[in-house]
Amino acid sequence: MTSYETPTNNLVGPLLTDLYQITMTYAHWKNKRHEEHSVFELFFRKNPFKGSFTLFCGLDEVVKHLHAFKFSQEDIDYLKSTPSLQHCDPGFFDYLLQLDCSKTQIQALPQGSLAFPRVPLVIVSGPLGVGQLLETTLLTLINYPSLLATNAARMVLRAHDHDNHRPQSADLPRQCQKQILCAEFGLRRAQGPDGGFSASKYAFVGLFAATSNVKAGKELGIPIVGTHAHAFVQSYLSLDEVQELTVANKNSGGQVNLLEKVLEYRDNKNGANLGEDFQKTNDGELAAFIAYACAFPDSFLCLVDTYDTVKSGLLNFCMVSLVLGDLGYTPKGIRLDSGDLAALSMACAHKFAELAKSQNRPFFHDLDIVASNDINEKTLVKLNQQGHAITLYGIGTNLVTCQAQPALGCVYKLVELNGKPRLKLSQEIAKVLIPGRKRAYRLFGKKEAPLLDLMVDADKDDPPEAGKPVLCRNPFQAMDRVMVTPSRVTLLHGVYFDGGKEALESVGSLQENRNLVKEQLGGVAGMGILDYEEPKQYPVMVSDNLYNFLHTMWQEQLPVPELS
Ligand SMILES: Nc1ncnc2c1ncn2[C@@H]1O[C@H](COP(=O)(O)OP(=O)(O)OP(=O)(O)O)[C@@H](O)[C@H]1O
Ligand SMILES: O=P(O)(O)OC[C@H]1O[C@H](OP(=O)(O)OP(=O)(O)O)[C@H](O)[C@@H]1O
Ligand SMILES: O=C(O)c1cccnc1
Ligand SMILES: [Mg+2]
Repeated sequence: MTSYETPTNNLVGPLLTDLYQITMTYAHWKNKRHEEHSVFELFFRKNPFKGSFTLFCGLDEVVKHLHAFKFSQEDIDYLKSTPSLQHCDPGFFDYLLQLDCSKTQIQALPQGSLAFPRVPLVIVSGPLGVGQLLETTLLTLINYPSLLATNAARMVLRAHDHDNHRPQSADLPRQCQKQILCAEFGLRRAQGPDGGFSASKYAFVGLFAATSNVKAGKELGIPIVGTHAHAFVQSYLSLDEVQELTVANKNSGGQVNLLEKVLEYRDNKNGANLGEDFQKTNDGELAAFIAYACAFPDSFLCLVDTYDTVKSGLLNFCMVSLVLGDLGYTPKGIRLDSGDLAALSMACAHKFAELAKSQNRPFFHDLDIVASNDINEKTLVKLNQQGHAITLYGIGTNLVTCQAQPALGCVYKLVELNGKPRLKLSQEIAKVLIPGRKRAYRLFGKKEAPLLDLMVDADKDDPPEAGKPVLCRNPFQAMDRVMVTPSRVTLLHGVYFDGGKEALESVGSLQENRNLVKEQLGGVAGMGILDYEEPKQYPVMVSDNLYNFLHTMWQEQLPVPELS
């Protein structure tokens, strides 16, 4: 027998749900409907962040939940004791106790897929009793991961937009030309440990390069990165505190007193001629950098904004870096955590370019400039407009809390029972449900770019085929229709859980999910869908059959108002 992983968070189980799922399931059981065959769809109605795309995530934990789904005797004892359920027939609790997902199937988009409104992310088929019980748990396992991965990818896209704004100038510092990376720094600001860990995980799928979360590194294999905090700088007050510190000379092997070498630069005893500014920097900060260099001579990166970025931090960093360079080490860079990040990053990069030249130290060209401090998508756009030399963003609060839109509104709706489609009407057109069991396809055009997603009736429609024209309709607007002859067609959903038996598809590794994100975002690049300002909407359409079916059912079920 294959053993499956259990959910990452051990709060996940059949009780991690809303009471009304259990009361509805009791009513179904009581009325002998719990075994009827149901189909539920989980989807969202509107892309988050005023955007035109969403990345689907959370499927890995959904599959684990279905494999592990089982009420314990303690769960049942608790349910029996609650005022809402204590009157229930004892047979119901026997039913719950033996319940599992052996008759349930999950079809879904692959994790990391580009997803659009109304196309189901997940389709749950099987006994009504179980299908209903899964609603809230599946929503909580999908809403935040998908929102977070989308937020992450949007930030990475904005960071990369810098390529389009880069000024064309021959003497531009080398940092301005580097590929920009994003690292997730949000654990301390996240909504608790689960929010923090999930953010690290799904930000990686959403193209963040690394995380500062060590647990996520260990458990998930995500690259971990880190600099140091202000506290480290604050902990030193004077150069006396680092008088004895030595570092091995990488070339000769002998120990070298760092402070002595640094002072040779500062006081111009070695003829480097750095300038008077270097003599006026903060001593405590210089001591801290020397101490940090002793600990990390091979990966020396300093937070430079504790006192004054340009007048102190930058210069202190440069002096220690020059010494490390003399000893055979390659310093790594600086972090900016306040002030005007565009202007400061440029000032630092220009200083690096100047020293690379005047001191003949090419490593200055390759130093990283890390920027953090409340960065969000809008800040990234503004930084691009101004021009900057940041090579790595550390993003916490706005990424993990999804401050720009704190929830994705995925819903879970019954679309079919016992082979009969179910409809839900609403005054609000956006809330009208497209009834029945459907199949969804992505139709590609001549240039291999996706044209639209098409939902068809699973029973009545033939699948669309490459080279064959198909009528595609806006489900709610009669006049909005197009004839499409796709160059390629892909079926969007695969079977990821089949009653606990070996399913057809596996969710794959986070790296594979991330590769899919890269591939799918690359596939729509240049179509306007990923734009920040007024992004182009991607069409989601239905077959003629499905359109007619929706509107016939609509007319049958909605009473005609009387005019008197
Ligand atoms: N050049 C820039 N253009 C637009 N926004 C920027 C720029 N530089 C920084 N920001 C953003 O502006 C906000 C304010 O930065 P600032 O350093 O003034 O914040 P602060 O809260 O006063 O600093 P501190 O963190 O030291 O308290 C931050 O969210 C930062 O990301
Ligand atoms: O700004 P975020 O996107 O959330 O990124 C994470 C922040 O966490 C650290 O701040 P810290 O806890 O030291 O507080 P402070 O810098 O705001 O004073 C770090 O210096 C970043 O500023
Ligand atoms: O390593 C860092 O610089 C870091 C990590 C978490 C939060 N802020 C900064
Ligand atoms: Mg900070």
